[in-house]
Amino acid sequence: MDATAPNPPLAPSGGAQEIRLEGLSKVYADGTVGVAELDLTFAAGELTVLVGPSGCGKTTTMKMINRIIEPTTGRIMIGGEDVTGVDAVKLRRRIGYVIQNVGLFPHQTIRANIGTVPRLLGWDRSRTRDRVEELLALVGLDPAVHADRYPHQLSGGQRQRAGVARALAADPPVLLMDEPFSAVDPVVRERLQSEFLRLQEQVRKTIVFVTHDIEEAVRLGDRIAVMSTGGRVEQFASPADLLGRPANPFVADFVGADRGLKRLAVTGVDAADLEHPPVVHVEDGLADARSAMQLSGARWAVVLDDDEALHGWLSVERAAGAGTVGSAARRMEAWVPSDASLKSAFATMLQHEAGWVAVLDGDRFLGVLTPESLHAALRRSVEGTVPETAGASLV
Ligand SMILES: Nc1ncnc2c1ncn2[C@@H]1O[C@H](COP(=O)(O)OP(=O)(O)OP(=O)(O)O)[C@@H](O)[C@H]1O
Repeated sequence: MDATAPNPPLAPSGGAQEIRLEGLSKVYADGTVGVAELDLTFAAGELTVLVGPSGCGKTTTMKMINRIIEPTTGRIMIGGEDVTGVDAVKLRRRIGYVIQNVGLFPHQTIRANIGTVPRLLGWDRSRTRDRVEELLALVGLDPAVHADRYPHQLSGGQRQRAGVARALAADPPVLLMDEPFSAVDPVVRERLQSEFLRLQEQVRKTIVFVTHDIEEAVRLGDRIAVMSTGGRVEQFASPADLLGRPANPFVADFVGADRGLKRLAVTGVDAADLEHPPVVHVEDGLADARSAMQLSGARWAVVLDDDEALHGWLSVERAAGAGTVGSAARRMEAWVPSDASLKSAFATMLQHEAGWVAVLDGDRFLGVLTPESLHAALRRSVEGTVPETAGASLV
């Protein structure tokens, strides 16, 4: 190995690069068609998930990208460069790879594991050392505690984090992840997924992520490709589109009968969906609050404090008599930020056993969501594409 070779051209600045598969096929020696004539583009800086039933060709597709499996026909373009014929070993140093059970070298420390590719690329010791410590911190491991341990001295979740750190070590433009979180229990998995989403916000790699778990796909993916036998792409869409507008019965069946519920998680609160009950202030007199409610025919009003922050609510019943709104209002802390998902709005409503939830932009009150407006919001997100009569089956 030539440690003095310059860094390959694919990873000039570690920025993300588009991956394009053109007519990519794999026919195995026994004649099995793993993938047939696949055309697919993974946008730079996006996380694309490949999902589909067992044996549909997800892993074959992914392993053709780093040429662990050599394609039978077709081309692989990374950042506009045809990499179908380049040296596969060198190519792999420019592509991060995370697999189930991590694949860390058991007899090497975590530090040595993470430093593998930088060493192969000829980085000097201090640069590698700095990079390893930076990455450990990035994935939530304490370098002082974990760097010099061996893989068996870490928990499953910690090993998985170390695997992600190793894949990111040389700042590759592309990251391939094959069921990376499926070996850990569901609680740890969810935490790793959240951490990984945060990490991707920072590093913005082009990621191809294989899973058989549609929940995971919806949670992590910017785009999702649902595949069927032979690597056929049945639909390639954002999570919201996939759940809201399955292209055919195969996709509808794969995403599940509860796709309406799943859509709650991927549909954001929209200002147009908010309801606007009367708004009164803690300092106002109850008489004024009564007339505000009467005027709009409402049974309750939102109560804000002097700074326009949410204070609570006031029912018509409690608004009787004299005094200030503040003396009769009930406190209410069910609120979500304006960039929340409908799922978190719904969860907040349930958690507070409330019939509504306030939507705030910073401290500013924007309006409320009720079960009715939430339902309408879900329907509106697929409006125009679903027959009127099918609407009832959406949630
Ligand atoms: N080395 C091989 N020789 C022959 N056939 C193979 C080989 N590897 C995979 N296949 C076949 O190719 C098809 C696609 O396999 P692949 O592993 O890509 O599927 P997958 O979607 O990743 O499945 P899973 O979700 O079960 O991991 C399957 O029919 C599989 O049996």
